[in-house]
This record gives sequence, C-alpha cells and structure tokens, in this order.
Amino acid sequence: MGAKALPNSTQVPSLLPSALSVLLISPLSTQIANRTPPPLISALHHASAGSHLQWQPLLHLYILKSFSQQDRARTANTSSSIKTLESLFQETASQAFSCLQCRQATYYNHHMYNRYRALNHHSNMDNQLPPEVPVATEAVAPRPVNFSRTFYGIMFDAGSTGTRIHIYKFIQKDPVELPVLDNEMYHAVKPGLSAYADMPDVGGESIRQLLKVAKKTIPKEQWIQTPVVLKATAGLRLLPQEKAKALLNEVKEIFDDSPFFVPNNSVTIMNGTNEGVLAWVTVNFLTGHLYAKTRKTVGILDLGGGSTQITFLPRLKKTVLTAPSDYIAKINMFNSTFELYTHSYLGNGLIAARLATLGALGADGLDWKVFRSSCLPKKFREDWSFGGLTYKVSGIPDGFAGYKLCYQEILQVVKGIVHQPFEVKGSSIFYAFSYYYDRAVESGLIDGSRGGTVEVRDFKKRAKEVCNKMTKYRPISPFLCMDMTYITCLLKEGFGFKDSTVLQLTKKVNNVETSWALGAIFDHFHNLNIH
Ligand SMILES: O=c1ccn([C@@H]2O[C@H](COP(=O)(O)OP(=O)(O)O)[C@@H](O)[C@H]2O)c(=O)[nH]1
Repeated sequence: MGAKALPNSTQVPSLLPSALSVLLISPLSTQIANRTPPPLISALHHASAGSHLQWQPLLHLYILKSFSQQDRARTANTSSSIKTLESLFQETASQAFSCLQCRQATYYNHHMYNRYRALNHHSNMDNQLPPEVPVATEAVAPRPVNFSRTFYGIMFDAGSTGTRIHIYKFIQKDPVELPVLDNEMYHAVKPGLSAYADMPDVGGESIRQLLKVAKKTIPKEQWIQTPVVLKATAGLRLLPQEKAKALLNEVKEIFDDSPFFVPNNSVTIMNGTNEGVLAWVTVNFLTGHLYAKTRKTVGILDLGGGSTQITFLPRLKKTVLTAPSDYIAKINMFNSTFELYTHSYLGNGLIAARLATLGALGADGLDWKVFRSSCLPKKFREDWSFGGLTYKVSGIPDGFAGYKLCYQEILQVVKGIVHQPFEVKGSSIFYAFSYYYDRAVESGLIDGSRGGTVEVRDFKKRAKEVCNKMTKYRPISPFLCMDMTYITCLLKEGFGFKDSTVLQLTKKVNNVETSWALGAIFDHFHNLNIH
C-alpha cells in the first residue's frame, strides 16, 4: 500500500488558517450563525482570543464537517472537546498559581495572577459549556492598563544527534481568558552535546548560538521572565557520568550569563519515562485528544538516535497487568490520573542500533578494527562518527548484501530486548515521528512537507526494495537499507505490530514540532507529576 494523505485533523489547519481567523475574529456571518448551534457559537467565541493553536483542529473539523443541521451529534462532541481542552488551562492556572507560594515569583507573579483570576472565573465548569460571551467582547472588555498579552518559554532538547531550541509563545488576550499556545520557533544544530564530551566549552558554543535565536525571537522586555530549560536525552545518558556532568555545568553557566529566567533544575538529563510521556502529552494536545476523562487518545512512537520510546493509554486492563511494572507511568491532569504504557529503550535508537548491528557498540580497537555488515553496500568503506567516536565501517566486499541477511543481523539487536505490549495488536492509532519520519521521507514512502499515513507493511516492502537495490539508494544514504530494515524489525519483531497497523507519520502539527519539548514546557509551567 502506498502513502495516504493525513486525516483532516492534522492536514486541514495548513489549508485554512485565514478562514479560521475570519471565523474567530470577525462577527459571524448570518449564514454561518443560522447554521451553527448557539452553544457552539458561544464556545467558539469564548475560545476566540486570536489564532489559538490548540483549538484549531477541533474548529477546523467543525467548520468543515458540522455546518449542516444533520451534524448536531458531532457538534456536541466538538463543544465538549473545546470545554475540556479549556479545563487543561484552568488546571494549569491553578497549579501555576500555587507556584507563587513556592517562590518562583520572579517569573510567575505577573502572568499567573491573571491565570488565577481566569480559574476563579471558570470555577466549577466541569460538564458545562463556557459562559456566553457576546460577539463584541474583544472590543469592549475592560482590561488592566498594563495587561501583558504574551509570554514565552524556552525548551532546549539536547539529543544524541543534535541540539534544538523550541521557543513557545503563549497568548493571554484577556485576564478572564486562559492562555493558549500561539506558535513555536524551532531551530536545530548538529552534532549533539555528547559529541563534545571531551571539550565541554566547545559544546557550549552551540548553546550560545541557539540562545541568540531566542534573543532575536523574544522581545527584550520579556527576557527576564522567560524561563530557559535544557533537558538532555540518550546522548548524555550514554556518557560517563563525569563527562555528562561537565557538559551540563557548562550549559548552566551559559544560562546564568543569559538575560533569561533560569529556574531551579533548569539543566538536567531527563529520564526515559518522562521523555515518552511528555511526547504523548505533546501529540495528544496538538491533535485535540487531551481533555478530562479522555479515552480516545493516540499512541506515540519516537525513534531518536540513542533511544526509542513507545507510549499509549491502554484501553484494556490486561495491557497494564501484563506489562513490567516500570513500563506503566501515571500522569496527573484535569484532576484525574492517566495510567500510560510507556518505555524508553536506551541503545535502541536508530544510530545506536547501527553500532549494535555492526558489533561496534562499546567495542575497543576503533583505530584499526573494521566493522562489517551485509546491510551496507558491498564496496562501501568509510570512517563514520557518532557520539564523539569514529568507527571504520564497511560492507562485506566478497560476501553478500541484501534484505534477508540484513534482517537476520538486525534481529539480534531487537529480539528478546523489546517488550510486546498486549494491546499493540489492536486498532490504536500511533503517531510516529523523528527518525521514523525522516527515513520514510528519504526512502520515498511519504512526502517530506506533508507527512502521511503508512502501514507497517509499507516499511517492510520499501526496506526490501532499498536493500535489494543498494546502488540505486546509495546516493541518498549508504545506511538506508540498515535503517529501513531496523525500523521494520523494531515495529514487527520488537513491539509486535501487525503488518496492517497504521502509522501516522508526522513531523509537525499546526506548525509545532511533534517532540517531547512542548509537553516538557507544560510540565514546567504546571507540574504534571509523572510517576
Ligand atoms: O524537535 C525535534 C527533535 C528531534 N527531531 C528528530 O529526532 C531525531 C533524533 O533524535 P535525538 O537526537 O534527540 O535522539 P535521542 O537523543 O532522543 O535518542 C532526528 O531525526 C531529529 O531530526 C525532530 O525532528 N524534531
């Protein structure tokens, strides 16, 4: 099966932003008003403080599908989704306000007071629609003279293959409105911090470079109250402790010298559970699945360089009961606790898996040993660097190369290591990103600008083609056969997905990266208490 288009909830926003803002900002046309049930008009207006990212999938779905009288049932769902998404921010307001008392006042007191007011305004809203807001509210609502409309959060992702900065802009249009995510500014540099294990000061330069982007993006008057946080993943987890510590100290010094707000524990190595759970929060938030008592969520598959994560909300108790106990994590949102299946496999990221396949992971004699694999073109031989080390790698010149042999090699890296959740054979939807996405694009499975939907069997089919025609695909990457075969093997033999399991390959939703970073900034503003 070939690539399919994304469903409306992820594809439509890029098509209709102006139509949306017209609907949100200007008075509704008579035609629309006549056909829109009154409670939803009220909900739309209540949510209409600018181009609100998290409402967009819901609103677009509504606009496209619900303008007819027959669709009242769907309208009811949409309204309840708007209401429940709003409750995320109500709770954010409540928790963030309590941070006032835990003395992070420098940053919080300005914005959080307003959010606390918003909470009071909306208290006891469970199971209700937001209150009626007249169309003209935007123009006439009284506001404090110095009311601040925007605030920012900076999240650094120090990954094994690169360092990225995510600058999130939130808007609070009115003291009685809840803040919403307006946009993300994203910038990435390579290699990752772990490549500077023996020269932390040089590694620090990449952080300085990215902070310049933050200074350009965020207005000067906001710098002092904008939190800057860095979380490192597999690259630093795999380094000896002292080397990782030296890198983190270097980053902390750079943050302290910056004009931004540096909270406690702003530079850390994140654990694998949080990495998986926060990516799940991001994707479900961006796709409009995150609200009180939600049961209809999507799973996530993240394939980094050093580690890989799987996270989903099980529907069946058996999935929880049959999982190893440390594969179940709880997260608090909307006054309830979500019990997630999540695991991060350190050493099973795409690049670490290449090393394992080649037998090079943790090997000595790197200056003379040549690591060979039938997943590489026969005549290929190159020095190849990862994590600060250089390896001599090659194909098997007088042997065989191809899918079958390659699959057998890779099986050793996956079999018996990756747990198969009970429920994964069911019909849950999984969003797959990072290297799943990159390799699907490079091998021509999906379009790089739009993403797409594939079945697990599509990866297998394309892996076979790439491995059995290595010369054709060599200019794209000599590792493409190995990578595609690893992805196929991980999905099928590792997690136990069926050939027909559908994967939604997505890099961005509404122009926001599908990464744990957005979940992490939420967790910063509002402790999600992952345990
Ligand atoms: O916001 C992000 C963060 C990561 N990636 C992709 O994630 C992969 C690598 O992840 P990373 O280096 O963070 O690996 P990890 O340290 O998590 O194993 C690469 O394809 C990146 O391009 C991305 O597309 N957007």
